[in-house]
Amino acid sequence: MKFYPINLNLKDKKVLIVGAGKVALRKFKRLLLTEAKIKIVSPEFNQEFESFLKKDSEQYTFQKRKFRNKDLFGCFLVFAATNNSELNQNITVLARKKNILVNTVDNAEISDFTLPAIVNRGELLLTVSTGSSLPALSKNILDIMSENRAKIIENIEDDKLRKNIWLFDKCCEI
Ligand SMILES: C[C@@]1(CC(=O)O)C2=NC(=C\c3[nH]c(c(CCC(=O)O)c3CC(=O)O)Cc3[nH]c(c(CC(=O)O)c3CCC(=O)O)/C=C3\N/C(=C\2)[C@@H](CCC(=O)O)[C@]3(C)CC(=O)O)/[C@H]1CCC(=O)O
Ligand SMILES: NC(=O)c1ccc[n+]([C@@H]2O[C@H](COP(=O)([O-])OP(=O)(O)OC[C@H]3O[C@@H](n4cnc5c(N)ncnc54)[C@H](O)[C@@H]3O)[C@@H](O)[C@H]2O)c1
Repeated sequence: MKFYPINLNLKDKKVLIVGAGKVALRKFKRLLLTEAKIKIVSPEFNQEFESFLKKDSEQYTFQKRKFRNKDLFGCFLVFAATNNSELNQNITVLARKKNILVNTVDNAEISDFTLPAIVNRGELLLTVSTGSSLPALSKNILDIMSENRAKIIENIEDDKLRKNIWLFDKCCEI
């Protein structure tokens, strides 16, 4: 196992995302589910950020400019999520020197952590990782699991077992 699974409490922790493209947006949306203080630095923002750019929020700030070394100050986590591989690598080296955990979106080998695919219902969290070897497969596995759920349940002949599964669904709705 290359990566150690861990669930982080990000309450009031400073998290920096460098870059605001499609991949950064995905990291951002997942961070919004936590209580992290998020800062995003990027000269260009993907248009899906627009609705967030319009709103004032205590949870996030956006800086429309290039990355500067001092952006790392006080950070607990960093996402190097630009389309410039060399820059992502430089950010990784700088963050590591400051003991900040870093996810390098285009290079799992130098990342301190990777993100799994998730299904989240309340406090229930299902995650799938492939140790970064087949990233697109992680999401696929979860999709197939949920698509197949209905069919699997229909085919369970044991009434008691089927009821227990519905009970599980009820818990997931909380
Ligand atoms: C699960 C998910 C979580 C998330 O990112 O939030 C995630 N990738 C997702 C989507 C996705 N990934 C890719 C595509 C385009 C696919 C296509 O269509 O071709 C799409 C779809 C899209 O982008 O729409 C391709 C890809 N991904 C990575 C590379 C390597 C590189 O760039 O060098 C390449 C390009 C090379 C390749 O294909 O191999 C790298 C990583 N991706 C990881 C996670 C980490 C390992 C996880 C694991 O251990 O399995 C890791 C190491 C980095 C990290 O931790 O970030 C998320 C699903 C979220 C959801 O929607 O639920
Ligand atoms: N981790 C994953 O799941 C995954 C999936 C697909 C692709 N990738 C890789 O992730 C990288 C990013 O992909 P994307 O689709 O988000 O790219 P993108 O082109 O949509 O976005 C790149 C962002 O980086 C920003 N940027 C560029 N220079 C910068 C600088 N000096 N300072 C701050 N921000 C800067 C740009 O303004 C832009 O917002 C690519 O290298 C791609 O290969 C990773």
